[in-house]
Amino acid sequence: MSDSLFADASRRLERALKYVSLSEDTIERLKYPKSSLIVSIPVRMDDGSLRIFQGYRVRYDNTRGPSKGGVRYHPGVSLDEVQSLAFWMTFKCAVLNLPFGGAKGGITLNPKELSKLELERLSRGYVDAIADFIGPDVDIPAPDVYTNPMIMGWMMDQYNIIKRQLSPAVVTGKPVTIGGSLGRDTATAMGAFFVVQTLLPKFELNPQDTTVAVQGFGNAGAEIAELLWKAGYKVVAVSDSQGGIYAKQGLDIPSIRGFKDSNKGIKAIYCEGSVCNIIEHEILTNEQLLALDVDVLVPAALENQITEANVNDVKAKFIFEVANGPIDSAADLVLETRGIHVIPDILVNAGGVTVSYFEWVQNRSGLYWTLDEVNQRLKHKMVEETEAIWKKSQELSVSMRTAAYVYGLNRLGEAMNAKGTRDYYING
Ligand SMILES: NC(=O)c1ccc[n+]([C@@H]2O[C@H](COP(=O)([O-])OP(=O)(O)OC[C@H]3O[C@@H](n4cnc5c(N)ncnc54)[C@H](OP(=O)(O)O)[C@@H]3O)[C@@H](O)[C@H]2O)c1
Ligand SMILES: N[C@@H](CCC(=O)O)C(=O)O
Repeated sequence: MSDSLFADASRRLERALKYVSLSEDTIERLKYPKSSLIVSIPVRMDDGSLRIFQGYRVRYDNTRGPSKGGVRYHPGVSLDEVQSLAFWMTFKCAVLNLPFGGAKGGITLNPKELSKLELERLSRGYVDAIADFIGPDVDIPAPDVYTNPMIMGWMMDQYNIIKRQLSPAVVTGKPVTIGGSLGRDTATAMGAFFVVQTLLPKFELNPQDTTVAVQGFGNAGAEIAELLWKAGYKVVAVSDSQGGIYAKQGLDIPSIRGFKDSNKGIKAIYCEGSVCNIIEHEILTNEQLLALDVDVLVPAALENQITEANVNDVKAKFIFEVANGPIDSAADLVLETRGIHVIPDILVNAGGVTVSYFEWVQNRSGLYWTLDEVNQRLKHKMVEETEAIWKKSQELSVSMRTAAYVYGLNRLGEAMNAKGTRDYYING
């Protein structure tokens, strides 16, 4: 892929535009992020030295409500990546009909190299730098790759210290004990599971006859692997950043999670651990996992995993995008031509932000829901929007991705129209 991630992400919009009737003004506004902030974060390291980290927060659009989106800590974080992720958040929130716009944040670093105290100083420093850019009615951060509830707790606390007030709703994905929602930790995977369970029966696929490979074994990947395993799907391969394992007869996901939690990589566990030989298995690279002959492929790690370079190796019949942007736009067209069903990120992984919305609602009302209430509401939303997008894709004879963008575009267009022309910007 020669151009930027954002240019590539925008192509999905262009493909959907011919199926909607939006004004030129609306289309023009949707092509650009509302505002982007680049910050330098000085952090005192444990050895006494000072390191400066680069951080970002992009608010893509706030027409439908305060902007919403996670914060990523990863060496690959750049303005281009954060902007693309904020763009996807805008459409994701519109597709799920949440009263939010889209945003994203990130810091360029490998968090595995920092101590817990260094990470805390970094997270608090990031909030110091973006405090005037966020707020419960303005822009609300949450977890993403290599961030977690502990980091969200620090971020909320730092914001409250700066503003001298208690505002739990400024950040979602917090620990439950300080205002987090029950079910937020499993929400991304649970939402994806409801999408799988709604769509696969339409193709007469039963769990016991369906093989699955999952790339990425973190918050989203490990949980969706376990939910599918529990429902009887044959999860034959899983991987993390170091590589993966494959077993034709299916893997025991809970025991792999147990080993992974003891801080070893999936590959290391299976070739070095004491249970190395309980099942026959093969060690895989991530490239090999993506090319496995399985029914369902679940990319749940990073973007641009399937591109023009490897798209012809893909043999899965269905791809459920739990990660944001795992397929580039050129590969998307090839998959469509080959009849491979791609179920898009802006629908599949929307369970996370949906329960973030529930958390924000609970924080603001002061009334907290049971786990069962959270999951029932999540199921209702995911099934409703999946059915609607499925119907739209059938009506228009387009991919699920284009149908999802059509849905999101219509909701964004309606909201922009309802707010008026905003010509005063032009007239001064
Ligand atoms: N968390 C959410 O609420 C949420 C919601 C919606 C969408 N998402 C999206 O879901 C994806 C995963 O996020 P997450 O929250 O699950 O992150 P996470 O908990 O930090 O887990 C990331 C996983 O991906 C693995 N990984 C990293 N680089 C990889 C590579 N090059 N190849 C294969 N695996 C790799 C990591 O491996 P190691 O364990 O070895 O580090 C880890 O297992 C991201 O695209 C994120 O934007 C997340
Ligand atoms: N980072 C997640 C969750 C965002 C949120 O909960 O605000 C996503 O990509 O959807």
